[in-house]
Amino acid sequence: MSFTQELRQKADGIFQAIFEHPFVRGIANGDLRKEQLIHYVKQDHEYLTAYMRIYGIAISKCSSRDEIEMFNQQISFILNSEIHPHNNFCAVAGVSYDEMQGYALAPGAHHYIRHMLNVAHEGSLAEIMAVLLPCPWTYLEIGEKLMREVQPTEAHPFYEWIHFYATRTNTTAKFSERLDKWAEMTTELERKKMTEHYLLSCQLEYMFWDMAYNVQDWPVSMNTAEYAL
Ligand SMILES: Cc1ncc(CO)c(N)n1
Repeated sequence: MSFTQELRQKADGIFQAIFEHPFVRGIANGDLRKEQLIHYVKQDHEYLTAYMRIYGIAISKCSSRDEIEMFNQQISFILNSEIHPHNNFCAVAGVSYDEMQGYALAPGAHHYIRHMLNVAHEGSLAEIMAVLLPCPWTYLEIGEKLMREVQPTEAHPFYEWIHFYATRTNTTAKFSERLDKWAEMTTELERKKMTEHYLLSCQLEYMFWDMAYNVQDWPVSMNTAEYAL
């Protein structure tokens, strides 16, 4: 079994919990509330911006143009393509995407972003790939599962979202291929760290859905427009 297949197996309990999460079930059933969709888009817009910054840090640690090219493609993908699923949620919620941008992070998004940034600053390129991998991987499997289960037609409110992620095979495959090569060459200690980063990102994926579903905010309210945490 390859290193990434082992990671996937270790995280299976978390993947199953994500598939059963009420927000993911809400995408399947098309019955999410407007404020849940809005909260998700606001937080995910900031999350994906942070994700690109982490690609930037990863690029600073690359040793070949091939590696730089892989991250470059991924940055373009976020900028030019991953706006479509956000637009799908905005259309259903009846809001404009432009107005969903620039909000302060809620605790769940804050926690996840800080985890990735910490690994990005302190870890190796392989560790960064491990912390980033649950993002494309969990969404790919959610998309594939909902596609099989719901078989959405264009009349389904989240048809575009489901199609988008069900066909996003490339990122997970490319990242896994690289990571498997690096994992073979590295030490047991490094593989242990990669496993920890990956599993924690899976947990934080679950918590991100929870944050959106519960429209989570800080326990004591403050003017979030003024204080970008
Ligand atoms: C939190 C989160 N995880 C994964 C993805 C998929 O790219 C996303 N857009 N947001």
